[in-house]
Amino acid sequence: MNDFGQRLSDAILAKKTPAMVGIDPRWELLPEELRRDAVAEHGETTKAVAQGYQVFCQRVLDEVADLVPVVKFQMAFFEAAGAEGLLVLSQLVDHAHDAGLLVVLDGKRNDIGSTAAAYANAYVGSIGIGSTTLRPWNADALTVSPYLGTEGINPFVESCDKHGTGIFVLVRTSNPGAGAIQELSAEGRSVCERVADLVEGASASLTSTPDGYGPLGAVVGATVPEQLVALRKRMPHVPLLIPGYGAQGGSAADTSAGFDERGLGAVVNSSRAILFSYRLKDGAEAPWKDSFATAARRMIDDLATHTPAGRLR
Ligand SMILES: O=c1ccn([C@@H]2O[C@H](COP(=O)(O)O)[C@@H](O)[C@H]2O)c(=O)[nH]1
Repeated sequence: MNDFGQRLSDAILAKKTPAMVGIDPRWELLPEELRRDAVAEHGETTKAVAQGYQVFCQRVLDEVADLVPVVKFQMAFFEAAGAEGLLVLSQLVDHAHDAGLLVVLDGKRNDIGSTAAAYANAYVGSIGIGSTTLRPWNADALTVSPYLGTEGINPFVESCDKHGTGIFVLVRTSNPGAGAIQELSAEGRSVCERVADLVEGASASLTSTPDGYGPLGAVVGATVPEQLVALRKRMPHVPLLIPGYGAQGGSAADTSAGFDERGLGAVVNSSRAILFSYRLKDGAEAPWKDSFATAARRMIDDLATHTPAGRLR
């Protein structure tokens, strides 16, 4: 039995919040002292960037680990620091797990079936070397693009089933241009509705846990609250990952329809608004230590006040 949906619900219940902290480090926004130290040690290299990310993100994880159930690493920023960046990402995944956090890797992966299987093995599954089974990235869940259709998604479902892990399929993303493709309609259903039906069917068939949510989740943006209402109804067995809160303009109230009456069924991500709240509007820097916990607490209170997540308390 794949209990990822239940593990997510249990983690939300344990921390009494559906807040997800997004780990999206950006070199130019790191605290000046961290950048100075990293360049002093490694020069102007990707190694310096990776070291800055390691120190910064480790501090973020340590500050928020007792507050939130789950973190989401945006792989793009680590990939941008080359091989050193990926090494740091892998160490941070372990650090997050050691701190008791669930880990979602935001890689938006997919390909033809046989290659999708390699992605699935890498991120939410395993590879075998002789008699040893290795979990290369050891994520609890991965974001997945649905663009290649069902045979691109099935390998992830198989890996998730074997390892008790999950995926979040992009159903209706938060970016302004998303509607131009995801809301195109044919034969009475939009693209995002078709993807939603696919995810709901597969997740429902794998759901046998008391909370009612299966291992296959969906990404639906806080920036499209009307679609969120409709897609939540369309996918009753699907845990939602809701980005777009905070820096992209989505409010807590905009995420409200994502939750069930218990305050379960969704996690709400915030990346920049938590990581860079010490950056003042004029570009100056306020003290950065403890700013992550302060910003996370603000988000947690906001969600508790304006959504059914308040019932978790
Ligand atoms: O539809 C989507 C899917 C993924 N994202 C990712 O979430 C974070 C959002 O960051 P903020 O700083 O809170 O805006 C980022 O990693 C995106 O790549 C998304 O925004 N929308």
